[in-house]
Amino acid sequence: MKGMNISDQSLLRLERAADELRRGQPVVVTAGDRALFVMPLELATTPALERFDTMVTDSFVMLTNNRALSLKVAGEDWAAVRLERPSWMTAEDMVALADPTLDLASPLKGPYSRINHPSTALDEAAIKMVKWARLLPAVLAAEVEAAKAFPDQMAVDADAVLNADFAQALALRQVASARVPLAGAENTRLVSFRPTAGGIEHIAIVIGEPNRHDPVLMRIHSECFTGDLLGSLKCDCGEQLRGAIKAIEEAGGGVLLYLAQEGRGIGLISKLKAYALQDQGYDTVDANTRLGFDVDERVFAPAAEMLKQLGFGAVRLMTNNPDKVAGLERFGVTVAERVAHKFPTNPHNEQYLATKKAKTGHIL
Ligand SMILES: Nc1nc2c(ncn2[C@@H]2O[C@H](COP(=O)(O)OP(=O)(O)OP(=O)(O)O)[C@@H](O)[C@H]2O)c(=O)[nH]1
Ligand SMILES: [Zn+2]
Repeated sequence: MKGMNISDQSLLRLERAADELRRGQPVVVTAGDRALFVMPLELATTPALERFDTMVTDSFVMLTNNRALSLKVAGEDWAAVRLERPSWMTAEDMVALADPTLDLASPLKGPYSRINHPSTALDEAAIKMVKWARLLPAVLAAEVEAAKAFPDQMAVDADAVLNADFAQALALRQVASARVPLAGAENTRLVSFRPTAGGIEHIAIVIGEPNRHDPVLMRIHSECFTGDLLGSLKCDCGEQLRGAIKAIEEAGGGVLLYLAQEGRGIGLISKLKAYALQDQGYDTVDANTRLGFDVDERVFAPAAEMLKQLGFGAVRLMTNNPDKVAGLERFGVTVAERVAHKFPTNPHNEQYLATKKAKTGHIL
């Protein structure tokens, strides 16, 4: 598996860099003797820009191809697109460039000129770093020499960033396990997993006493604060969560992995931005891409690793999403069967589910 020998030290630096980015502070991403000095556009402020400009020169803006497409500045199919930073561009303009939910309030300025620069691993790592920090994938950046000292800035290695999902999955360890009787599934145990270097935690919900010989009935459920906790009618998550617990209990046992991958991996705040775009008429897929994200930012390496550590090699996976089957198999889990996991629609989620069927290959 890629990233297997990335050390805890690299992951620790990544988590620290993500913390800096979440505070709007710049970090340095390095690849050999080259480096990028980057800060998240979403958090640009006038004082932050002033400070940025005292530290580096010749800065530019970098977006994902998806965001560039929606701004009509994409050219070739480059993963990251660099734009010139015009002299009139304020911090507010930068935030608006990153965040399409502001389009109506502050119509975009322009024109923007694309820099002729096919994206490199360094560019992709810089974008990945802000995604890792659960921010919109757009940065202000400047090329610097890797040897240049920025004593206050966290530096991370591009390869470590690009392999971080896998490395962090492999670093997951069980840290607590306790009996938590659930309504309708009283013989239930919650097992928590945390990466050794810190970072996002996931929970396995083990119901009954599943045997390790036959494929285990299981569900991978990605966190949905709105659906799971608040009972939002915009999606089917709450019903799928409770439905899975019920089905596993009725089958005599199994596992539900509750993964901290809110909003298909974009985070709660960005998901709410996606919802704001949906209020303007965009569907769940277009909302994600207008924000600059991929349609689905999840990887299922953590799920595969948790199953392995729990002693399950083969599963009967409750899902309507063929990507989840492929995502698990990619990491060595045998999916013996896909078990459909459908629930009746309501007027608020009908369109959401229709889009899943039409655009993301869900079998509904
Ligand atoms: N970005 C984004 N995420 C959403 C939206 N609606 C729901 N989600 C998230 O999508 C995830 C739901 O995924 P799952 O329940 O695993 O569903 P799935 O991948 O569609 O596949 P199934 O296994 O068939 O349910 C949760 O993390 C939700 O927060 C949306 O409109 N935009
Ligand atoms: Zn949901």
